Amino acid sequence: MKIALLGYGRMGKTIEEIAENRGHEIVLKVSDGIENYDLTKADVAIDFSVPDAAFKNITICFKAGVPVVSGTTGWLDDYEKATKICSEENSAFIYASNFSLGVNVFFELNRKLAGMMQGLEDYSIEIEEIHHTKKLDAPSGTAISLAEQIIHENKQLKGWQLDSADENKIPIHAKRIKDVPGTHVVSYDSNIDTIEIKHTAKSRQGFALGAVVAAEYLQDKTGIYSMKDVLADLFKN
Ligand SMILES: NC(=O)C1=CN([C@@H]2O[C@H](COP(=O)(O)OP(=O)(O)OC[C@H]3O[C@@H](n4cnc5c(N)ncnc54)[C@H](OP(=O)(O)O)[C@@H]3O)[C@@H](O)[C@H]2O)C=CC1
Ligand SMILES: O=C(O)C1=N[C@H](C(=O)O)C[C@H](O)C1
Repeated sequence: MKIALLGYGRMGKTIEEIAENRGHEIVLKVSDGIENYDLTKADVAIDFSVPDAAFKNITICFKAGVPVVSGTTGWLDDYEKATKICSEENSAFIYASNFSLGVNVFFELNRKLAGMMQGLEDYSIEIEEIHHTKKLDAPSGTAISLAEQIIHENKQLKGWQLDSADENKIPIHAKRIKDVPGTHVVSYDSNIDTIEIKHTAKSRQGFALGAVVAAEYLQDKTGIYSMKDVLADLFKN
């Protein structure tokens, strides 16, 4: 598979290493300031760039008929527009706030736990995310996904907010500590006890592997997919 990398920073470089180890070739690297790039050699594009650039680069790929895997966070106000352009151009797209296979298992645990806890009014929920100090967005895309999954299960909750003091909104606490790849904790606290689930990434390898596996899944398809589709395909046997 010939891959275009949209963004060649910490994630772009980790994806390059994993993709090459799986026998793929990087045919294009797009960084800040690179315009009018040539996508003709690419079978698929993998976008791990910056919030301000993601939508533009993703839609350039759709218009060139190149499927896109995107992991960039902080641009999702434009997600519906992107999927509309993808459909109009008969292209293919997977977005995930977190491509790690472990986090996608953690998402399932989170949904299940939220369903079990939704009638138990003595517990208050909060989410904590910890990332490296170079991260541009807060809260993390993964923390937002966790909050949306809980809200879907618990209709009493009216949304999420950074450090919220409103009992109807899930407070998300974002901490920035040097070199932390990504840690997420969901906790339910009462006067009697605390229940916590936690995912700790030890490096960026898991995010990058998941993105390459998603690209392998997407390369010959059209349509909009999610990591649930990728995982179902991976574990179908
Ligand atoms: N979904 C997931 O599983 C994960 C998502 N992420 C997300 O991925 C994104 C990238 O993370 P990370 O690699 O750590 O960030 P980096 O800052 O290390 O890399 C960002 C890259 O984007 C490039 N860039 C800037 N402007 C443009 C542009 N206009 N077009 C193309 N590329 C551009 C930068 O180029 P330059 O160096 O020239 O400025 C840099 O190479 C973030 O949004 C992060 O939240 C991260 C890990 C996992
Ligand atoms: O910026 C990062 O590094 C990460 N970003 C993603 C997010 O915002 O959730 C995923 C991962 O936690 C690392």
